[in-house]
Amino acid sequence: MANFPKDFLFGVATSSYQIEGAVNEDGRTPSIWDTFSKIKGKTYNGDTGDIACDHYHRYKEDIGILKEIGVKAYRFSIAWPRIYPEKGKFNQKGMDFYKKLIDELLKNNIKPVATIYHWDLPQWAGDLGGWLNRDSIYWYSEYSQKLFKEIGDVVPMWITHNEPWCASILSYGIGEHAPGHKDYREALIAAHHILLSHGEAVKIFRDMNIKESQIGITLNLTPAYPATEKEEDYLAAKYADGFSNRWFLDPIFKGKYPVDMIELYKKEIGEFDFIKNEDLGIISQPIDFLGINFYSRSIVKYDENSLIKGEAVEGPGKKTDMGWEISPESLYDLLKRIDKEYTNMPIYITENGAAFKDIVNKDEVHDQERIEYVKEHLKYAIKFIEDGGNLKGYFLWSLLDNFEWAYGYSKRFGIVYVDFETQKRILKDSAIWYKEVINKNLIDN
Ligand SMILES: OC[C@@H]1[C@@H](O)[C@H](O)[C@@H](O)c2[nH]c(CCc3ccccc3)c[n+]21
Repeated sequence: MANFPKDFLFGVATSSYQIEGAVNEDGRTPSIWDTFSKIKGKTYNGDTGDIACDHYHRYKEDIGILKEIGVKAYRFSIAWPRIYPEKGKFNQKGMDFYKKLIDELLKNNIKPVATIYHWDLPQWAGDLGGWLNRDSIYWYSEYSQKLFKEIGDVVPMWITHNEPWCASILSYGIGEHAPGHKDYREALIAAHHILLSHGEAVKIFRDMNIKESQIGITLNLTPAYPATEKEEDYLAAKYADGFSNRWFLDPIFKGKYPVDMIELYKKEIGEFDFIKNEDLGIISQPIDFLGINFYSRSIVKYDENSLIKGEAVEGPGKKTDMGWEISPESLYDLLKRIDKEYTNMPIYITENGAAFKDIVNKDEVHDQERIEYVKEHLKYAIKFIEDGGNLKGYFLWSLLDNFEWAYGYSKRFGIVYVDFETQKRILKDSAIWYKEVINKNLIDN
């Protein structure tokens, strides 16, 4: 048996484009994901977020489920295209949806944790170059300042960005996510502007002196391990760590980009002329907490031909339906490393969870694999806390089965099953198990 600290913050997480639907309602205009998901071949089966979990209309029912499970906090994201459907034009109706959502959460004694940006950039911004345009920091500043003014006093935890790595490298470099570009110079420019917009929003947040509220950022961090003891594989792991982790951790916590990665990238992308003198000082504004999204680790072997001198090899552990290796001990390694090399400010695991093939049987879903996945990760979370680690909370991804980006509706991460034909919700065994963990504040072995 392993106990959590008394005030440990148990939550679940979702994001706007993945659950809301209602893409043309109350003044919302398209995001780059509305556009991208309609391009043939970009998403599984041509799936889009047009309807998703219809959460825009069913939010009261879904908050009722949060209450039933007993979560202390709910991490959701705000759809920028509802708030500013056109450049410079605020949409009160869009804002009113989130005010109603937050009121309903507070009525149920659930702490709202708002992510300002979870990838659904308004298409009007995309048309102006998106994150490649340095003006994006002004568009984002206007957006975040308005949110702080409208709901700053009722949202105790703000997350500026969800996973800058995905919003830049995966989206402008690898091309798997919107807008689907494949240009590494673009990817690093986008990453820089996203980080800069984070710093500007923190400055605005501080200047507004919002009481009883904290601000941070969520990074997806993937510990990288060498495939063998060969020196070249250790080098490959170092570069993989720079590619996934240090490129974002270092600017935020050390006020500089990692030199080894700058040297590596310079050959491919040329001069870093998009970095202005004052930028790193803005990016490294002190924050109140770090959000970490952890799912798996990477194992790499040296590869002369790859940009980062390495290629991933399959791990020995069991896999989830995403093909990601289940490696809970890597979460412990990661947390210890962050604590030792970067910060001992409060950390929240803002996403952790797994997709498995769920089968409905007489209105029940026996997802034992998902229970095991979460249980093992929570055990290592407790181990870190028992070492004195400043881990303050855990948000399970996700509340509902939802639109899994390029995988559409083919991958189910929810602890609540969604029948997308009928929009019926069914609590999986994992939801019942999580309810018990929260209620008892401990993990049974
Ligand atoms: O893939 C599951 C979840 C997504 O549904 C969330 O929107 C996103 O925040 C999120 N991040 C990660 C880890 C990084 C990653 C994302 C997408 C594809 C590959 C890796 C996993 N997830």
